[in-house]
Amino acid sequence: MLRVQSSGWQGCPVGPFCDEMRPLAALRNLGRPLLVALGYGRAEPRYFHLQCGQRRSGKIMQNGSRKKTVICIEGNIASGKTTCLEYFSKTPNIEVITEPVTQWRNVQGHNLLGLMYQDSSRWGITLQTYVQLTMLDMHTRPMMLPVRMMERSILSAKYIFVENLYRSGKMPEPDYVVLTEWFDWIMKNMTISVDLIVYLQLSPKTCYERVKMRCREEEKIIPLDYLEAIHNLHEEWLIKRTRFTVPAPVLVINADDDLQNMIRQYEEHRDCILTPDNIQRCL
Ligand SMILES: Nc1ncnc2c1ncn2[C@@H]1O[C@H](COP(=O)(O)OP(=O)(O)O)[C@@H](O)[C@H]1O
Ligand SMILES: O=c1ccn([C@H]2C[C@H](O)[C@@H](COP(=O)(O)O)O2)c(=O)[nH]1
Repeated sequence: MLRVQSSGWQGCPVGPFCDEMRPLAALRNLGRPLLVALGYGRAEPRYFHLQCGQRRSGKIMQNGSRKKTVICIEGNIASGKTTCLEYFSKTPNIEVITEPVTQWRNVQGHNLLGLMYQDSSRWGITLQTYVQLTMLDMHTRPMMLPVRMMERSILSAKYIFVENLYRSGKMPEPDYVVLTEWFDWIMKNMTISVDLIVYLQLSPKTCYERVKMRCREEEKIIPLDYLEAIHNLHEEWLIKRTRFTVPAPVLVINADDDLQNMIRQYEEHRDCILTPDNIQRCL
Protein backbone atom coordinates (compact mmCIF):
# COMPACT_ATOMS: atom_id res chain seq x y z
CA MET A 1 0.00 0.00 0.00
CA LEU A 2 1.34 3.41 -0.88
CA ARG A 3 -0.13 6.86 -0.40
CA VAL A 4 1.07 10.33 -1.26
CA GLN A 5 0.40 13.25 1.02
CA SER A 6 0.18 16.64 -0.59
CA SER A 7 2.61 19.21 0.67
CA GLY A 8 2.21 22.43 2.61
CA TRP A 9 5.62 23.52 1.29
CA GLN A 10 6.07 27.19 0.45
CA GLY A 11 9.11 26.59 -1.72
CA CYS A 12 12.79 26.97 -1.05
CA PRO A 13 14.83 26.33 -4.17
CA VAL A 14 18.53 25.81 -3.79
CA GLY A 15 20.50 28.83 -4.83
CA PRO A 16 23.47 28.32 -7.15
CA PHE A 17 25.91 28.59 -4.27
CA CYS A 18 24.02 26.39 -1.83
CA ASP A 19 25.68 23.06 -2.54
CA GLU A 20 29.03 24.59 -1.78
CA MET A 21 27.94 25.95 1.59
CA ARG A 22 29.30 24.22 4.66
CA PRO A 23 28.44 25.24 8.22
CA LEU A 24 31.64 27.20 8.81
CA ALA A 25 31.42 28.95 5.46
CA ALA A 26 27.88 29.94 6.34
CA LEU A 27 28.92 31.34 9.70
CA ARG A 28 31.38 33.58 7.86
CA ASN A 29 28.44 34.82 5.77
CA LEU A 30 26.18 35.72 8.64
CA GLY A 31 25.48 39.16 7.18
CA ARG A 32 24.00 37.71 3.98
CA PRO A 33 20.26 37.05 4.23
CA LEU A 34 19.67 33.61 2.77
CA LEU A 35 16.18 32.80 3.87
CA VAL A 36 13.30 34.68 5.34
CA ALA A 37 10.77 33.03 7.59
CA LEU A 38 7.19 33.51 6.48
CA GLY A 39 5.06 33.91 9.55
CA TYR A 40 5.71 32.35 12.91
CA GLY A 41 2.74 30.73 14.53
CA ARG A 42 1.78 27.53 16.24
CA ALA A 43 3.51 25.64 13.49
CA GLU A 44 7.16 26.13 12.63
CA PRO A 45 8.17 29.02 10.33
CA ARG A 46 8.21 28.40 6.59
CA TYR A 47 11.10 29.51 4.43
CA PHE A 48 11.41 31.18 1.11
CA HIS A 49 14.62 31.78 -0.78
CA LEU A 50 15.43 35.47 -1.10
CA GLN A 51 18.13 35.25 -3.72
CA CYS A 52 16.16 33.51 -6.43
CA GLY A 53 12.65 34.19 -5.14
CA GLN A 54 11.19 31.31 -7.09
CA ARG A 55 9.21 28.21 -6.30
CA ARG A 56 10.87 24.87 -6.70
CA SER A 57 9.07 23.71 -9.81
CA GLY A 58 11.62 24.25 -12.57
CA LYS A 59 14.49 21.88 -13.14
CA ILE A 60 16.90 24.52 -14.37
CA MET A 61 18.43 26.92 -11.88
CA GLN A 62 18.93 30.64 -12.53
CA ASN A 63 22.62 30.06 -13.24
CA GLY A 64 21.67 27.49 -15.90
CA SER A 65 22.75 24.45 -13.87
CA ARG A 66 20.41 21.52 -13.45
CA LYS A 67 18.54 21.40 -10.16
CA LYS A 68 19.55 18.54 -7.92
CA THR A 69 17.11 16.45 -5.97
CA VAL A 70 17.18 15.56 -2.28
CA ILE A 71 15.06 12.73 -0.91
CA CYS A 72 14.87 12.01 2.82
CA ILE A 73 13.88 8.54 4.02
CA GLU A 74 12.04 8.89 7.31
CA GLY A 75 10.64 6.30 9.69
CA ASN A 76 10.82 4.70 13.10
CA ILE A 77 13.89 2.90 14.46
CA ALA A 78 14.51 -0.31 12.43
CA SER A 79 11.74 0.53 9.96
CA GLY A 80 14.03 -0.43 7.04
CA LYS A 81 15.56 2.94 6.09
CA THR A 82 19.12 1.62 5.70
CA THR A 83 17.84 -1.37 3.75
CA CYS A 84 15.94 1.00 1.45
CA LEU A 85 19.04 3.16 0.92
CA GLU A 86 21.14 0.09 0.21
CA TYR A 87 18.66 -0.95 -2.44
CA PHE A 88 18.63 2.42 -4.21
CA SER A 89 22.40 2.86 -3.91
CA LYS A 90 22.71 0.40 -6.80
CA THR A 91 21.00 2.93 -9.08
CA PRO A 92 23.42 5.01 -11.16
CA ASN A 93 23.62 8.75 -10.45
CA ILE A 94 22.30 8.51 -6.90
CA GLU A 95 24.36 9.34 -3.87
CA VAL A 96 23.29 7.84 -0.61
CA ILE A 97 24.03 9.29 2.82
CA THR A 98 23.26 7.07 5.78
CA GLU A 99 22.68 8.37 9.30
CA PRO A 100 26.06 8.89 10.97
CA VAL A 101 25.33 6.43 13.82
CA THR A 102 29.00 5.36 13.88
CA GLN A 103 29.98 8.95 14.66
CA TRP A 104 27.35 9.18 17.42
CA ARG A 105 28.84 6.04 18.95
CA ASN A 106 32.35 7.41 19.03
CA VAL A 107 32.85 11.12 19.61
CA GLN A 108 36.49 11.24 20.63
CA GLY A 109 35.97 7.97 22.48
CA HIS A 110 32.52 8.78 23.91
CA ASN A 111 29.51 6.70 22.89
CA LEU A 112 26.75 9.34 23.00
CA LEU A 113 24.11 6.92 21.70
CA GLY A 114 24.92 4.43 24.45
CA LEU A 115 24.99 7.15 27.11
CA MET A 116 21.61 8.45 25.96
CA TYR A 117 19.97 5.02 26.23
CA GLN A 118 21.54 4.45 29.66
CA ASP A 119 20.40 7.82 31.06
CA SER A 120 18.35 9.91 28.64
CA SER A 121 17.64 12.66 31.21
CA ARG A 122 21.37 13.34 31.55
CA TRP A 123 22.63 12.59 28.03
CA GLY A 124 19.64 13.23 25.74
CA ILE A 125 20.62 16.87 25.19
CA THR A 126 24.24 15.89 24.53
CA LEU A 127 23.32 13.33 21.89
CA GLN A 128 20.76 15.58 20.20
CA THR A 129 23.15 18.55 20.08
CA TYR A 130 25.64 16.33 18.28
CA VAL A 131 22.97 14.78 16.05
CA GLN A 132 21.93 18.30 15.01
CA LEU A 133 25.53 19.16 14.07
CA THR A 134 26.11 15.93 12.10
CA MET A 135 22.76 16.27 10.31
CA LEU A 136 23.59 19.84 9.35
CA ASP A 137 26.86 18.54 7.95
CA MET A 138 24.94 15.93 5.91
CA HIS A 139 22.52 18.50 4.48
CA THR A 140 25.23 20.96 3.51
CA ARG A 141 27.73 18.48 2.01
CA PRO A 142 28.36 19.33 -1.66
CA MET A 143 26.27 17.16 -3.98
CA MET A 144 28.31 15.17 -6.47
CA LEU A 145 25.42 13.50 -8.30
CA PRO A 146 21.98 14.66 -9.50
CA VAL A 147 20.04 12.78 -6.83
CA ARG A 148 20.80 12.49 -3.13
CA MET A 149 18.98 10.05 -0.90
CA MET A 150 19.58 10.55 2.79
CA GLU A 151 18.55 8.71 5.93
CA ARG A 152 16.42 10.95 8.12
CA SER A 153 17.11 14.69 8.35
CA ILE A 154 17.80 17.54 10.73
CA LEU A 155 14.00 17.94 10.79
CA SER A 156 13.18 14.51 12.19
CA ALA A 157 16.03 14.81 14.70
CA LYS A 158 14.22 17.88 16.04
CA TYR A 159 10.53 17.09 15.47
CA ILE A 160 10.77 13.45 16.56
CA PHE A 161 13.67 12.76 18.89
CA VAL A 162 14.15 16.12 20.62
CA GLU A 163 10.39 16.49 20.89
CA ASN A 164 10.06 13.04 22.42
CA LEU A 165 12.72 13.73 25.06
CA TYR A 166 11.04 17.01 25.95
CA ARG A 167 7.48 15.67 26.06
CA SER A 168 8.48 12.65 28.12
CA GLY A 169 10.09 14.93 30.71
CA LYS A 170 13.62 13.70 29.89
CA MET A 171 14.80 17.04 28.52
CA PRO A 172 14.47 20.10 30.79
CA GLU A 173 12.78 23.11 29.22
CA PRO A 174 15.94 25.33 29.20
CA ASP A 175 17.81 22.65 27.20
CA TYR A 176 14.86 22.28 24.82
CA VAL A 177 14.61 26.05 24.30
CA VAL A 178 18.33 26.43 23.55
CA LEU A 179 18.31 23.52 21.08
CA THR A 180 15.19 24.98 19.47
CA GLU A 181 16.83 28.38 19.05
CA TRP A 182 19.83 26.69 17.40
CA PHE A 183 17.50 24.75 15.12
CA ASP A 184 15.53 27.88 14.17
CA TRP A 185 18.75 29.75 13.44
CA ILE A 186 19.89 26.96 11.14
CA MET A 187 16.57 26.89 9.32
CA LYS A 188 16.65 30.64 8.84
CA ASN A 189 20.27 31.04 7.80
CA MET A 190 21.17 27.82 6.01
CA THR A 191 19.67 26.13 2.99
CA ILE A 192 18.16 22.84 4.04
CA SER A 193 16.85 21.47 0.79
CA VAL A 194 14.32 18.61 0.76
CA ASP A 195 12.32 17.68 -2.37
CA LEU A 196 10.59 14.54 -1.18
CA ILE A 197 10.07 12.68 2.07
CA VAL A 198 9.58 8.93 1.81
CA TYR A 199 7.88 7.84 5.03
CA LEU A 200 8.29 4.16 5.86
CA GLN A 201 5.17 3.58 7.91
CA LEU A 202 4.81 0.42 9.98
CA SER A 203 3.58 -0.79 13.34
CA PRO A 204 5.78 -0.16 16.38
CA LYS A 205 5.49 -3.88 17.12
CA THR A 206 7.22 -4.81 13.85
CA CYS A 207 9.93 -2.23 14.65
CA TYR A 208 10.33 -3.83 18.06
CA GLU A 209 10.88 -7.25 16.48
CA ARG A 210 13.39 -5.82 14.01
CA VAL A 211 15.28 -3.93 16.74
CA LYS A 212 15.61 -7.24 18.60
CA MET A 213 16.69 -9.00 15.42
CA ARG A 214 19.28 -6.33 14.53
CA CYS A 215 20.68 -6.59 18.04
CA ARG A 216 22.51 -3.22 18.19
CA GLU A 217 24.13 -3.26 21.63
CA GLU A 218 22.88 0.20 22.78
CA GLU A 219 19.29 -0.54 21.69
CA LYS A 220 18.82 -3.79 23.64
CA ILE A 221 16.98 -1.90 26.36
CA ILE A 222 14.47 -0.14 24.04
CA PRO A 223 10.93 -0.92 25.25
CA LEU A 224 7.90 -1.14 22.94
CA ASP A 225 6.39 2.04 24.38
CA TYR A 226 9.44 4.06 23.26
CA LEU A 227 8.85 2.87 19.68
CA GLU A 228 5.15 3.73 20.07
CA ALA A 229 6.03 7.29 21.14
CA ILE A 230 8.42 7.67 18.17
CA HIS A 231 5.74 6.25 15.84
CA ASN A 232 3.09 8.68 17.13
CA LEU A 233 5.38 11.65 16.57
CA HIS A 234 6.02 10.56 12.96
CA GLU A 235 2.28 10.34 12.43
CA GLU A 236 1.75 13.75 14.03
CA TRP A 237 4.42 15.32 11.84
CA LEU A 238 3.88 13.64 8.46
CA ILE A 239 0.25 12.44 8.45
CA LYS A 240 -1.85 14.52 10.84
CA ARG A 241 0.33 17.63 10.35
CA THR A 242 -0.91 19.12 13.58
CA ARG A 243 2.24 20.86 14.72
CA PHE A 244 5.35 21.00 12.57
CA THR A 245 5.94 22.14 9.01
CA VAL A 246 6.28 19.40 6.41
CA PRO A 247 8.90 20.74 3.97
CA ALA A 248 8.11 18.58 0.91
CA PRO A 249 5.58 16.13 -0.51
CA VAL A 250 5.36 12.90 1.48
CA LEU A 251 5.24 9.47 -0.08
CA VAL A 252 3.92 6.97 2.45
CA ILE A 253 5.06 3.37 1.98
CA ASN A 254 3.76 0.49 4.03
CA ALA A 255 6.97 -0.92 5.48
CA ASP A 256 5.32 -3.79 7.39
CA ASP A 257 5.86 -5.91 4.26
CA ASP A 258 8.56 -8.53 3.83
CA LEU A 259 11.74 -7.65 1.93
CA GLN A 260 10.50 -9.01 -1.38
CA ASN A 261 7.36 -6.91 -1.24
CA MET A 262 9.34 -3.86 -0.19
CA ILE A 263 11.45 -4.21 -3.32
CA ARG A 264 8.30 -4.59 -5.39
CA GLN A 265 6.93 -1.37 -3.88
CA TYR A 266 10.20 0.47 -4.48
CA GLU A 267 10.22 -0.64 -8.11
CA GLU A 268 6.56 0.31 -8.59
CA HIS A 269 7.25 3.81 -7.35
CA ARG A 270 10.82 4.26 -8.56
CA ASP A 271 9.84 7.14 -10.86
CA CYS A 272 7.92 9.00 -8.16
CA ILE A 273 10.73 8.55 -5.68
CA LEU A 274 13.63 9.51 -7.91
CA THR A 275 11.91 12.32 -9.79
CA PRO A 276 9.90 14.25 -7.19
CA ASP A 277 8.54 16.45 -9.99
CA ASN A 278 6.57 13.31 -10.94
CA ILE A 279 5.00 13.12 -7.53
CA GLN A 280 1.98 15.15 -8.57
CA ARG A 281 1.25 12.48 -11.19
CA CYS A 282 1.32 9.87 -8.44
CA LEU A 283 -1.30 11.67 -6.40
N1 LIG B 1 11.01 -5.55 5.07
C1 LIG B 1 11.74 -6.17 6.01
N2 LIG B 1 11.34 -7.35 6.52
C2 LIG B 1 12.07 -7.95 7.49
N3 LIG B 1 13.22 -7.47 8.02
C3 LIG B 1 13.66 -6.29 7.55
C4 LIG B 1 12.96 -5.56 6.53
N4 LIG B 1 13.64 -4.43 6.28
C5 LIG B 1 14.70 -4.43 7.10
N5 LIG B 1 14.74 -5.55 7.84
C6 LIG B 1 15.72 -5.90 8.89
O1 LIG B 1 15.35 -5.13 10.04
C7 LIG B 1 16.51 -4.59 10.69
C8 LIG B 1 16.43 -3.07 10.66
O2 LIG B 1 16.50 -2.62 9.31
P1 LIG B 1 17.29 -1.30 8.91
O3 LIG B 1 17.24 -1.16 7.44
O4 LIG B 1 18.66 -1.31 9.56
O5 LIG B 1 16.38 -0.22 9.63
P2 LIG B 1 16.65 1.33 9.97
O6 LIG B 1 17.78 1.79 9.12
O7 LIG B 1 15.36 2.00 9.66
O8 LIG B 1 16.96 1.38 11.43
C9 LIG B 1 17.70 -5.16 9.94
O9 LIG B 1 18.13 -6.32 10.63
C10 LIG B 1 17.15 -5.50 8.56
O10 LIG B 1 17.85 -6.55 7.96
O1 LIG C 1 17.87 12.27 16.37
C1 LIG C 1 18.05 11.05 16.61
C2 LIG C 1 18.18 10.11 15.60
C3 LIG C 1 18.37 8.79 15.92
N1 LIG C 1 18.44 8.39 17.21
C4 LIG C 1 18.73 7.00 17.55
C5 LIG C 1 17.61 6.02 17.26
C6 LIG C 1 18.34 4.75 16.97
O2 LIG C 1 18.65 4.09 18.19
C7 LIG C 1 19.63 5.22 16.32
C8 LIG C 1 19.66 5.15 14.84
O3 LIG C 1 18.39 5.12 14.28
P1 LIG C 1 17.91 4.09 13.14
O4 LIG C 1 16.44 4.28 13.05
O5 LIG C 1 18.26 2.71 13.54
O6 LIG C 1 18.63 4.50 11.91
O7 LIG C 1 19.80 6.57 16.74
C9 LIG C 1 18.30 9.33 18.21
O8 LIG C 1 18.32 8.98 19.43
N2 LIG C 1 18.12 10.63 17.88
